[in-house]
Amino acid sequence: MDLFVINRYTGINEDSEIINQETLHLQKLKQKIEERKKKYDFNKKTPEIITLKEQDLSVNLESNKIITDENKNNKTLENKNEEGDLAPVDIPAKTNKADKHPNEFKVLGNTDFEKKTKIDRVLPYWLSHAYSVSKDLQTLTCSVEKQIWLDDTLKATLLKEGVTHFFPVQEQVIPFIIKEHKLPGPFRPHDICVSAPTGSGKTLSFVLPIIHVLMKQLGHFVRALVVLPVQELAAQVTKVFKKYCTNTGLKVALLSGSTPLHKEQQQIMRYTETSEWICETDIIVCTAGRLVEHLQNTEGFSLKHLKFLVIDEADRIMDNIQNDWLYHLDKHIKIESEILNKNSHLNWQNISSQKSSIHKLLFSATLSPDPEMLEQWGLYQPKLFSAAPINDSTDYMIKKYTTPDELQEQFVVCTAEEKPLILYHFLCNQKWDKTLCFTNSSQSAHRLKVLLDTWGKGNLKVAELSAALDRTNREQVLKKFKHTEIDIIISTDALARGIDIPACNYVVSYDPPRNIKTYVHRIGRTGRAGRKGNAVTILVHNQMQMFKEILLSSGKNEIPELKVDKDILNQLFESYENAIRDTKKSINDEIHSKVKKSIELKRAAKSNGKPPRKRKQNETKPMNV
Ligand SMILES: Nc1ncnc2c1ncn2[C@@H]1O[C@H](COP(=O)(O)OP(=O)(O)OP(=O)(O)O)[C@@H](O)[C@H]1O
Repeated sequence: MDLFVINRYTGINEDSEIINQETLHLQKLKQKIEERKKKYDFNKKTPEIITLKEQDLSVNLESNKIITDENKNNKTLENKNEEGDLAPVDIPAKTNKADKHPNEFKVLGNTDFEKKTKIDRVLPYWLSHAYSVSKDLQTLTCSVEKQIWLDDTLKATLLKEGVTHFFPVQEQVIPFIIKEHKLPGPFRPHDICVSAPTGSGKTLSFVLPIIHVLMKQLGHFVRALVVLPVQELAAQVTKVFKKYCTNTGLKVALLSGSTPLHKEQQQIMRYTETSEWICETDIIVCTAGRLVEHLQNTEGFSLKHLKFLVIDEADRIMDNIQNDWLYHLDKHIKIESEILNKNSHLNWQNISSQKSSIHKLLFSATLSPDPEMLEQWGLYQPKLFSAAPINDSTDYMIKKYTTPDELQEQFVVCTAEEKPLILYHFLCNQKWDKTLCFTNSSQSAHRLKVLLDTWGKGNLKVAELSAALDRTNREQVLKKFKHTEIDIIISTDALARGIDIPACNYVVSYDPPRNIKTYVHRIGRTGRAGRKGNAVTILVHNQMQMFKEILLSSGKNEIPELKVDKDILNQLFESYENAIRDTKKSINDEIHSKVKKSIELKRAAKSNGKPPRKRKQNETKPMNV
């Protein structure tokens, strides 16, 4: 009968059973701790012997005692033990690895912590051996007229535009691209990545060679596609292309969403009885999102004759994956090339007659030499042109991005209340003109604009530039700034990248930048094309550390501090208080009129039987001052 035990409910208190289980569990835990302690004590003794054997001794001359490094460590461990019991468990014991795992086999289930050995980063050869690009825009030696590799029509346009010498990046990149397209037969041109400072002339580095190569052969195909992250940049690059396409017979189209889709379709495609759909343009400049719309909706739109694919501001485009554009583009190109290469046998004649592959050109002032990021572009035997070359031996974080030599960077430290006073002091007392001021949101840009307007009482010409404004208005603002009709533009980071604002003298970061890339692009709106520029970042005391880290992450040494006399700020305080009162009032008035308008619209929609209009994402919301 002893073999069979039947457990029955005996009416014993359930609580006591739980308590029994808990005690059992506690005992087990205590046992485990004891075992670990023993193990730890053993491990502690072993290295002591080893250390002594290795004669790693240091002599304390004063006390004439011999202290080993290990003894020192034990002392600290003992101290820790006094403070808490966890020390033996938490602190990994220093053991001789060879003794524990003689053959370096991993013992399954072993919970011992082992520090992984640090692996040295090895960059792909093309990244660690970049072509070095000079930043010096003051001593230009490459005269446009003397260059035999460039078409005369282009030279004439360059000279007409006042470009007499090439900038270093142009001097290296333009002939390289042209040469790659002279390669015979099945040889493919090397794809390229260009990382050069802001305002160093990267745009002409791809515009000129593309026109030079394409103008030799005209046809009804899209042969160059330039992708940019935002509408403004796309419009800017289109302007440059159009200028340099004069007298070449090439046509350029902008597809950025600034005009309705059907209008863009009419602009690029034409239906003919004989050839069905034909393309009216050779070069397309587009935003990534709009490109996908055309790939999916535009009848006859084909990229099967594409020779060049340019990605400007490549790092930004990858950060912001608009409509998964790279996937759609890749898919489209693959399908087209499959159709084209159908039935071709692998022989010399077929290989030679095959359409050459797309030449990819990537540009940015902040192109990270990150192999994983660059991998997704599927570059063919790429070459890197960089103003901040890196190699394996140096930390890859150092000297990641460079800024123009003509740019002077400074920072001001103040309290949050002093920020507007400092900006006003720069503008009114120091007479800073052509200033671009960055804030971190369109709301604070608007508040600051209203404040400066009220405070300046018409003496300061202030404008605001943010995503809340439509493109025509933004262009108007930039035009006025160019013609000195506006002294200061308050902007969000929407305008930080790529925009070429002529003769901008000062950049003020009213709110500090969030990362190094934003910082580099913001300050890069001044000090362009060899002109002098000043960039000042206003920091509240607790933002100092973050800003220093941002600078360090790009290998920048400390930048000088700009001191502003407190007495000067105190003198401005009274007028500031009056201005802030008026600002609050006018912003509240704005909010009320907007609310009133939206109520009226809702009522009108209701009476018409239509659903009320939804507020657009970028439409201004009520603000607190
Ligand atoms: N060789 C040259 N000589 C004189 N001016 C030039 C030359 N090349 C370019 N520029 C001018 O320099 C300015 C900056 O050029 P661009 O916009 O191409 O710079 P970028 O390197 O693309 O800058 P970002 O990185 O900010 O986009 C433009 O106004 C352009 O007209």
